[in-house]
Amino acid sequence: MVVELKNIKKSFGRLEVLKNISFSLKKRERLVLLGPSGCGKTTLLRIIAGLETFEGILIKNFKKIGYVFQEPRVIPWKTVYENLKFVEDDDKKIENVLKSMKIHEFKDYFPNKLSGGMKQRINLSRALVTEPDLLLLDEPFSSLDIHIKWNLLNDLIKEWNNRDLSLIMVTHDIKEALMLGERILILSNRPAKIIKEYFNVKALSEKSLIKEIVELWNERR
Ligand SMILES: Nc1ncnc2c1ncn2[C@@H]1O[C@H](COP(=O)(O)OP(=O)(O)OP(=O)(O)O)[C@@H](O)[C@H]1O
Repeated sequence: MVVELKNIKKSFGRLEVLKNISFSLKKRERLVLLGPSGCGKTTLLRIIAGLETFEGILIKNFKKIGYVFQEPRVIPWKTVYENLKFVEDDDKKIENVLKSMKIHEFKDYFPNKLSGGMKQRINLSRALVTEPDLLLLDEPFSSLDIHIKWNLLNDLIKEWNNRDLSLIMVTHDIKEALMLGERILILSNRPAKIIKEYFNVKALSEKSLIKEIVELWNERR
């Protein structure tokens, strides 16, 4: 087990955000938490990353976290290469990840010269270059066009194949969840709780899954 949550609860003042969240992540698993906007997904990731207080039990069995934010948090006055150098000194590791994430040819560019998809490639590379064993992804692809999203997710899965990496992505995007997840947990509207679990995601039909999830979110408003 890489991480285990038992009855995690979180409120901001009187606003109840998370209600008894329990799940665990296996080693090398790709888990997606799929929930509607504003249900508490970022809060949950921040709790796992140790950035937020909470009630309940969190068992951490990982060494290093990589965190990819919703918006590309690149440093604008540093080049692509310098953005990675900021977190990792080993040039060989930087070269390798820039190549595998397909931004090597842009390594001397400043981020503002690059598209949103390319900026997210920098973000992902920066998270991966430090060789985390747990990668947390906070809807990093939600604003991207479907073909860019598809290519990026596929490159991420290739990276995952070559690394000792477990990952948790939170998203409200059903397609994105289906592309990346091996297992999907469905969160309710706020306060978020787990209302359904899908194993063996590949065997599911996208259309029926979308219908089922939308019905779940509608009935629990
Ligand atoms: N530090 C904070 N103080 C007060 N309220 C907060 C704080 N952080 C988040 N919230 C509130 O908690 C709720 C859940 O926020 P969170 O960002 O976790 O949801 P989310 O599912 O990630 O949303 P989105 O899909 O829009 O990114 C929101 O109503 C938000 O306004």
